[in-house]
Parts: sequence; C-alpha cells; structure tokens
Amino acid sequence: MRDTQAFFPDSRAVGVGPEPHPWITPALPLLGVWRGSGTGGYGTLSEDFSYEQEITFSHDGRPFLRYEARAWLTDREGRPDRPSGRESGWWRVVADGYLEAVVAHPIGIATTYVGRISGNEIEMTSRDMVVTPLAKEVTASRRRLTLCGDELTFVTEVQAVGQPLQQHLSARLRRLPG
Ligand code: HEM
Repeated sequence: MRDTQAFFPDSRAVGVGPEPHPWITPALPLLGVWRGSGTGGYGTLSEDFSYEQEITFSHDGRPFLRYEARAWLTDREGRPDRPSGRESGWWRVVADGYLEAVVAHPIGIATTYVGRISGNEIEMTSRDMVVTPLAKEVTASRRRLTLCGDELTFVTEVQAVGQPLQQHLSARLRRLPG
C-alpha cells in the first residue's frame, strides 16, 4: 500500500508539492528546515545552558503549518551532550496574519497560542496551558520569531514554578539548503 505522503505530500518549499493556501501567504518564509544554536536559563537554574535546535515548518495545501522542533544540549566545546526540549504542533494562519497554534510538549504540557505575523516578526502569547498531573507547573509562555532571509531568531519566555514570565530560550537558526 502507498503511504499518505505519496497522495497528499507535505511541502517544505514554495513550488514543491501542493500549492499553499492563500491564507498562509504571510507564513511562507518560514517553510523549510532550520538548524542553529541557542542559550537558555531560568531563575531557578544555577547556570545557563547551550543547545542546538532543528525546526521544520511544512504545509499540505490547507491553511495551517505543521511545526516540529527538537533540541539537544551541547557541552562547553559545542559537542552534543543530551537530548532536550521537543515539541510539535499546528500553526493555523487565518486572514491578515492572525495566528493561532496548538503545540504539545513531551514534558506533559499542551499550549494554545494566539499571535500575529507582521512582516518579519511573529509574536505569540499562550492562551491556555494544560499540564498533566505529574508535569511541572507552567502557566504562561510568549514567543517572538524574527526572520531575516535565511536567518531566524527564536526567543521563548516562560512563566513557571512560581517564577514571573522571563526568558528561557534564545536561538539563532539558518534555513538548510534544499
Ligand atoms: C529548545 C527547547 C528547550 C530546551 C533546550 C530547554 C532546556 C531546559 C533545561 C536544560 C532545563 C534545566 C533542567 C534540565 O536540565 O532538564 C530546563 C528547565 C525547564 N524548562 Fe526548558 N527547555 C526547552 C523548552 C521548554 C519549554 C517549551 C518550556 C515550557 C513550555 C520549558 C519549561 C521549563 C521549565 C518549567 C523548567 C524547570 C524549571 C525548574 O523547575 O527549575 N522548557 N529547560
């Protein structure tokens, strides 16, 4: 039996695979696979950490993006140390760059976001964060992505474990060729 990808392929680039839905036009510069590095910290942590991250945005012709991100910590020499944050979800882009997303994390958290794509800037604020009984208490998150050609910066703020909303992650990624 042929797989679904053969009939209804996901596209990671304009001009390849299905035509993008017109509503996702403001999000088209995100399509592709992005790889880069970042630093993170939090009020409860004794020291900051470094990580690398790969993010993929694709679409199947409907007005949403498939979003997949995985990160791994790196040591002082920049070598991969251990797997870290992963998340995947769906970014629904509707008229005028209005964005709403649902993102799931393996640490027992599901987040809905509302936001806006304005030119090269994307702002997203959590609307609801739902946590499983054993998950850390996380109550809010805000994200800002800035696109500059093939470069993407991605900053995440988190409000959790009694701490005020504060920056947890900041990464700079480049779009991989192809
Ligand atoms: C690139 C993705 C991410 C990376 C690399 C990352 C990395 C880390 C690291 C290294 C720690 C310290 C504990 C440990 O060693 O595991 C940590 C703690 C934490 N992270 Fe993340 N994280 C990511 C995404 C997220 C996201 C999306 C959230 C929330 C939605 C989150 C919330 C937290 C919280 C609440 C803590 C614990 C603070 C505490 O209990 O002291 N992280 N993260």
